Amino acid sequence: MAERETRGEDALIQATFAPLASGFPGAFGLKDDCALLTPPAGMDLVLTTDAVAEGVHFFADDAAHDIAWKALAVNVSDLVAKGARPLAYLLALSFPDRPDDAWLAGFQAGLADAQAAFGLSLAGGDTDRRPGPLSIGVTAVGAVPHGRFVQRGTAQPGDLLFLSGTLGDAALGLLLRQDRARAAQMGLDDVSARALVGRYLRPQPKLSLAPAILEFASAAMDVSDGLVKDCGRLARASGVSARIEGVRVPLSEPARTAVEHSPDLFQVVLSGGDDYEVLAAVPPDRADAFRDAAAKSGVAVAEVGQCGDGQDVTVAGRDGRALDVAGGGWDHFPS
Ligand SMILES: Nc1ncnc2c1ncn2[C@@H]1O[C@H](COP(=O)(O)OP(=O)(O)OP(=O)(O)O)[C@@H](O)[C@H]1O
Ligand SMILES: Cc1ncc(C[n+]2csc(CCOP(=O)(O)O)c2C)c(N)n1
Ligand SMILES: [Mg+2]
Ligand SMILES: [Mg+2]
Ligand SMILES: [Mg+2]
Repeated sequence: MAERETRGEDALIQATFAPLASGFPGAFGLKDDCALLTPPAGMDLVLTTDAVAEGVHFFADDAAHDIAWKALAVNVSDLVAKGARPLAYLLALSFPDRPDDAWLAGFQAGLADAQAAFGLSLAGGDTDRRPGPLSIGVTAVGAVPHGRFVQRGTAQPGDLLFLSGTLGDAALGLLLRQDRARAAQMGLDDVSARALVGRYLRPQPKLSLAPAILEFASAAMDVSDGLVKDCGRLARASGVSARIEGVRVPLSEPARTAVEHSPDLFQVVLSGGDDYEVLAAVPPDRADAFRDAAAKSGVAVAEVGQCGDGQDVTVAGRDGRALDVAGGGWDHFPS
């Protein structure tokens, strides 16, 4: 009889990833070539993929637990903005070297926590070794009732623009992750600085808002590259203009303190990205019902602007004057 493998690629997959797939029968214990997903009756499947890479989306010395959480959270964020319920995900990993067991244990625990929080299961993936920084690709699948997918390009002139949660925390957290000494310039104590870094490390997609998006939004997307850039994408895809009122953009207490100490940081809030909040366009006559549904779901939403005719995207600063936001937002291939 062949000895049970304890090293090697198959053993790594079985030890680290198979337990994460145990709740998903179509994963076949991660011993088949593909996974099988039976769409829930009456539902459409929603597909998305986003990768996170060392040095680009996270730092090499971030905790493996946080890296795993982020890889899943950014994809679940895409699903939530479509009104979808997460079902399953595929995980593609490229390691420069075999990670040590402690790192793998932390990574597995982070995925397990994220799966439990977001309600989805590992269905399959790929693990290889190649030179270069660690890259983690996730492909997530969710479900919406047939014909109800909330598109990005279907906002109408007159729709109100709503944003979930608070904006800019993660972008400010990234500045602090890069240089903790900036906390003093931002007027932040250690607890506040840590809270912002936590928002960078652990995005919290607003799952419980998905049913309200599904019911009331005419268009929606998640904010990953900065509100200004992503709002521009929604407006362009919909053929509408958009105006954002800076004074209405919801800030957390630490972010408010930072912006009051250094007003220039408001640009970081608007354009820094990594928010993973939902931007939703809602017809004015449905806005109150949307607010009620959001309140019942426990997610704060703020009306931050409105769509109109035309195609301009304008942002009024906190003093009401137009801000120059052209070119802002995250771009992997800046011009
Ligand atoms: N390599 C690719 N092949 C096919 N489609 C792609 C590719 N890259 C991006 N897309 C598609 O382009 C569109 C925009 O992708 P993008 O990744 O910007 O969206 P996003 O996930 O909302 O934003 P972010 O990546 O900033 O979170 C999506 O429809 C996406 O599926
Ligand atoms: C180490 C480090 N440096 C910079 C950033 C900022 N950042 C990188 S990609 C991105 C947009 C979303 O990614 P994508 O468009 O690929 O989905 C943002 C805001 C970070 N998160 N970590
Ligand atoms: Mg993407
Ligand atoms: Mg995305
Ligand atoms: Mg992007």
